[in-house]
Amino acid sequence: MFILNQKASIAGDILRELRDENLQKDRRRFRENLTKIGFLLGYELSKSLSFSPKEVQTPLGKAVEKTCDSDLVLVCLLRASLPFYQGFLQCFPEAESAFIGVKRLENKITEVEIDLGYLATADFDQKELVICDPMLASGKSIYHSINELLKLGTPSKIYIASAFAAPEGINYLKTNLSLPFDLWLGSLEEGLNKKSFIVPGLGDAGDLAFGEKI
Ligand SMILES: O=P(O)(O)OC[C@H]1O[C@H](OP(=O)(O)OP(=O)(O)O)[C@H](O)[C@@H]1O
Ligand SMILES: O=c1cc[nH]c(=O)[nH]1
Repeated sequence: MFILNQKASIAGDILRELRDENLQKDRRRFRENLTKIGFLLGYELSKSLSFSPKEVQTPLGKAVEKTCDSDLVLVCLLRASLPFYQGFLQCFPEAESAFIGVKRLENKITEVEIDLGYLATADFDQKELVICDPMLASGKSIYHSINELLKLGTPSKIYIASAFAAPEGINYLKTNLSLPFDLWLGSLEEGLNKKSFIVPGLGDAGDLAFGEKI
C-alpha cells in the first residue's frame, strides 16, 4: 500500500486545501485539487509499471529514455471520480477508460447500499485496471463496480487509487474482492462515522465538486 502523505511533499498542501471547509466552497479549486492529487498518485503508481528503453533522435543526437509499456484501463466512478480520474488521464494519456455510474443510496443510514447504473468500458481483459475513486469509505462502491467489470473480462492486475481511504473500506475490499489488488492512497484516514462518511476526510466529494445531489 502506497500512501502519498506519509512523506512530506507538496501533496500535503493540496490535501489540506481539499479538506479545508472554507476553501472547498470554491468548486473550481476543489476539482482542480482532486485532479492534481490524481496526477501525483498516477505518477507514483507509474513507478511500479513496466518500462523499456527506447531510442529517440533529438536535433543534436540520439538519446534513450525508458518509456511505459503497460496497457492501462482507467476506471472512472461517476460522479466524484471525474476530476480525480482526469488527473490519471493526464498522467497516462494513452490509456483506455471505463465509466461506471455508481452511487450510495442516501436513505440508508445504518448500512451503505449501492445503486449501479451506466457502464461503458474498453476491453480490459489481460490489461491493468486502475480504479480511480477519490473516496474509499465503506468500500462498497468500488467492490460492486469491480464485480460488474469482472463479468466482462479478467484484468492482469488491479490497482485501486483513492485520495482519502478509511481502514473499514480497505478491510471490506480485502475480505470480499475475489482478485488481489494494490492500493495507492493520498491519505489513510481514521475511520468512518455513523453515516459511513470518512473522518476527518473532506465531506461529500461529489457534492463539493458538482453541487448537492437532490
Ligand atoms: O466506499 P463507499 O462507502 O462506497 O463510498 C465512496 C463513494 O461515495 C462517493 O460517491 P457517492 O455515492 O456520494 O456519489 P457521487 O460521486 O455521485 O457524489 C464517492 O465518490 C465514492 O464513489
Ligand atoms: O466521506 C465520504 C464518504 C463517501 N463519499 C464521500 O464523498 N465522502
